[in-house]
Amino acid sequence: MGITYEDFLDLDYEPTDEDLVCTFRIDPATGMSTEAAASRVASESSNGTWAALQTGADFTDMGATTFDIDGDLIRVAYPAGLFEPGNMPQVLSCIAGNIMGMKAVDTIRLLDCEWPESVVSAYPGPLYGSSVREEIFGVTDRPITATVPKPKVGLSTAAHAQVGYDAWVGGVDLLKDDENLTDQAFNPFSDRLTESLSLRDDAEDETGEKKSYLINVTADTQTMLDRVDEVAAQGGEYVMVDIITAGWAGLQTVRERTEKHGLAIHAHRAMHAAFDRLPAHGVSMRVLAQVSRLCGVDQLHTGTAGLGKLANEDTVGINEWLAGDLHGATDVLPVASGGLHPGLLPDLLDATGTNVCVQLGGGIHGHPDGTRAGAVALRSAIDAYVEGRAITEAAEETPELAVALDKWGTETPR
Ligand SMILES: O=C(O)[C@H](O)COP(=O)(O)O
Ligand SMILES: [Mg+2]
Repeated sequence: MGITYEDFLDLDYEPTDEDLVCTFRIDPATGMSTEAAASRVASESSNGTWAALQTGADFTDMGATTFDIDGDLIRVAYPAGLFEPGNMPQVLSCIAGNIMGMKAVDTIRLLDCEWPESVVSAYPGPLYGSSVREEIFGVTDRPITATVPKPKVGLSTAAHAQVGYDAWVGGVDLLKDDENLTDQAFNPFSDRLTESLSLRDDAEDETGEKKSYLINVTADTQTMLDRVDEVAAQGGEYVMVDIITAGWAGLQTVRERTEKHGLAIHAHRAMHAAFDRLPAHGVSMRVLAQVSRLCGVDQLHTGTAGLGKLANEDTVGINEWLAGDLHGATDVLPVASGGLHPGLLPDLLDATGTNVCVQLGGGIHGHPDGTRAGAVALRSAIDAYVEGRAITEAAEETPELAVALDKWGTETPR
């Protein structure tokens, strides 16, 4: 008698401290019981397959166990030995691999993971996490702010850097590249790095504040490493990586190199919605955020608590997880971005708290009086919130904020 998939269900099993426990929501295929589908999930994601095995050789039992079924929710325990230490692609090939497409389920959603110390300790975690606020900017009491020049691609290097300068002197902390700006002919990476950091220095002299730049290094892994070295050599503090499109292996390699230079990683999550937008299927943003923290990003886009332009999951819950204990791993600074403008800030910060980075693109560059006025409006709104004042009161002293509130009010854009 070989291994059958029923061998992967044991409702009396109690997970050990060494197990990685995953919660899935499943919709079994027509004609398949929840128990059978739940067993197939544990089987296919660990050491089983569709057939009863007759291999007849000795092996180490790396089978996972479905130990809990509660309606359409199932919990699966994976032995730590199933996982190669520090290899995130291999982990995901187990817990979010073939099972996402197998016919035993119509849909399957990886909702959450409980990561044991034995798995977590093989990953670096973030170098700085939310301490970037203090360590880079010397700020403790307010959210840090960022802006993406718009149009998101097509600006010349000089124009892009000038928009950054205007935003910096208007009160923004971070210039950020957009997710699809890397090294195109209209704005080459190296020129953009040099010109932006030069204007960053000017903006620092003018304002007396620390300013920084999130330059997008996303490319094949070797090119990313070269770009990380270049950013360090030119005096940058951060690199930005499109972590989903670049892939976890590339991110892990970049994380090793940034540690050498003491650089922070800003993680853009473009394409996450291919995994998490449809609620019944895929991988939740919560799990993508967990994986990002293990791999060592310092800042991560986690949505706008439903206030901005993008469909969101549980921003607040994800942010709480990113700030919570994970066997001593550093936290991650959440980034709220996508369709924000000054009028939305009080509700946003009420939901997220102030230990965040707030990014406004259109909400700054769409200001009727231009980028610098848009940046002044953002900073004024942030400062007012932290001081416990209404932003409408601050708008009486700061005409740039009054203009922004007049234009956008508190509407949610699409
Ligand atoms: O990459 C981002 O975060 C976006 O470019 C946000 O742009 P927006 O503030 O104009 O929505
Ligand atoms: Mg963008």
